Amino acid sequence: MTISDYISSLADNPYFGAGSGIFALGLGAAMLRRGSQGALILFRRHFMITLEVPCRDKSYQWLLQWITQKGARKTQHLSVETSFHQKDSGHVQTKYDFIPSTGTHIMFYGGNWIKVERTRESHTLDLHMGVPWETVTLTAFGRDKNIYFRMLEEARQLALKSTEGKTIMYTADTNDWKPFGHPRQRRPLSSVVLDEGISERISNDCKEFIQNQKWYSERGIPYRRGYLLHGPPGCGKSSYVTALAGELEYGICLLNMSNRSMDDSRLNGLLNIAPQQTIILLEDIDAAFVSREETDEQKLQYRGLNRVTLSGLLNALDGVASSEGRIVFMTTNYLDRLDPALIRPGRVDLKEFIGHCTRYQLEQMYRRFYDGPDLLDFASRFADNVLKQNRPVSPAQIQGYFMIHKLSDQQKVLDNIADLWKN
Ligand SMILES: Nc1ncnc2c1ncn2[C@@H]1O[C@H](COP(=O)(O)OP(=O)(O)OP(=O)(O)O)[C@@H](O)[C@H]1O
Repeated sequence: MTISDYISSLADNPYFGAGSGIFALGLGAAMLRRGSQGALILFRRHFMITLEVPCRDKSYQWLLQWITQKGARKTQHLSVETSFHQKDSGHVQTKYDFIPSTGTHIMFYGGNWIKVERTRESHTLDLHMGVPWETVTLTAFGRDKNIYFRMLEEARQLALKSTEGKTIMYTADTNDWKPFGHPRQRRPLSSVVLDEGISERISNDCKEFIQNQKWYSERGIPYRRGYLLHGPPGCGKSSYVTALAGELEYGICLLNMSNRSMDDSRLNGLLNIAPQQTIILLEDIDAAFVSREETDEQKLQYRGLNRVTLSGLLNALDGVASSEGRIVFMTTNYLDRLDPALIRPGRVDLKEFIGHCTRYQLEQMYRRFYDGPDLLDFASRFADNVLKQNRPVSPAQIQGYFMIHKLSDQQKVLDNIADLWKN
């Protein structure tokens, strides 16, 4: 019996006969489905172009913002990203950014309809960021991949524009740097009033360093420069570095060294991957290690938590280099607590004391804050009155006092100077 005889005998069988029609229909449908799937795959392969952007890629956030602003603006499916921005005055502003939510969106760009699919894999984590793995897939008709180059470039430009004139602050997030809040409005360098000549000394040194890459490479010297600002709290160490970063058009990678979860390898990794064109700011550098002054109770409290060792910090600093030049600022309130090895040239090339207000600073701060015909005279009398008290005063205290008296008569500002030391 041949196979066809066998099949026709099966069809004659009353039990199989009824099912064979359905089977044939099912088979036909399956083949059609297969065929149409194949045709779709062929069509996609030859007439559509797809771009997949994973969340690890630098352009991911730019692209989402760009899609929201330019393309799928009218989409009904948005998700929100809330961020906080703290001003120097301490006022906290909340900002909501809407971006396309997970799902499918359609947008029109460059004469082409584009399908935007944002997917999130709830079971896969991006280990660097600790967030669910996400991908944006763009699908467009045609074979011209330039559409995606143009799109990514526009997204980059848009992102750059939103940070124009602003300083991006990065903080450490596990093993990576993450922008912290929204880019901050640049603070003019002149608004941080240091004693005469200090600001110019530091900023000129930095600028000279940035312009002298060739000098370093010709001599085989690692292209980096270290600065140490030391002095009492509230005298402008952090504010100065932030303002300087703005002046140089650099970002800031901020690490507070009193953070107990930092250890040698994490510190080393972070310093090595700091984004280009940023100043690395290591705050409270003395607090990095187990301090001699720590009470037994504190030592017990921190036991088991990772700590940075002096040799770990020295290694991390020595390893820091970048073709674009690496600038490291360290701050401390206690210079005497630092090991001489940490502040030797090569690790710290310029050391400046940022102290309590001098006459120069008192007058300058007064003149920046108030106005009027007798300003110079008032500024000088204000400085006299403060210095007469023979008590150290920080610029932060002066700033606070001026804020209280921002609308006061200037004579009143001079008469109430004792208030500077209240609280
Ligand atoms: N020299 C200064 N000129 C103008 N404002 C200043 C100056 N110093 C401090 N301030 C103001 O005082 C506040 C605190 O300053 P900042 O945090 O920069 O001080 P700091 O020296 O870094 O203190 P700490 O050692 O506690 O970190 C800021 O709001 C800043 O604007």
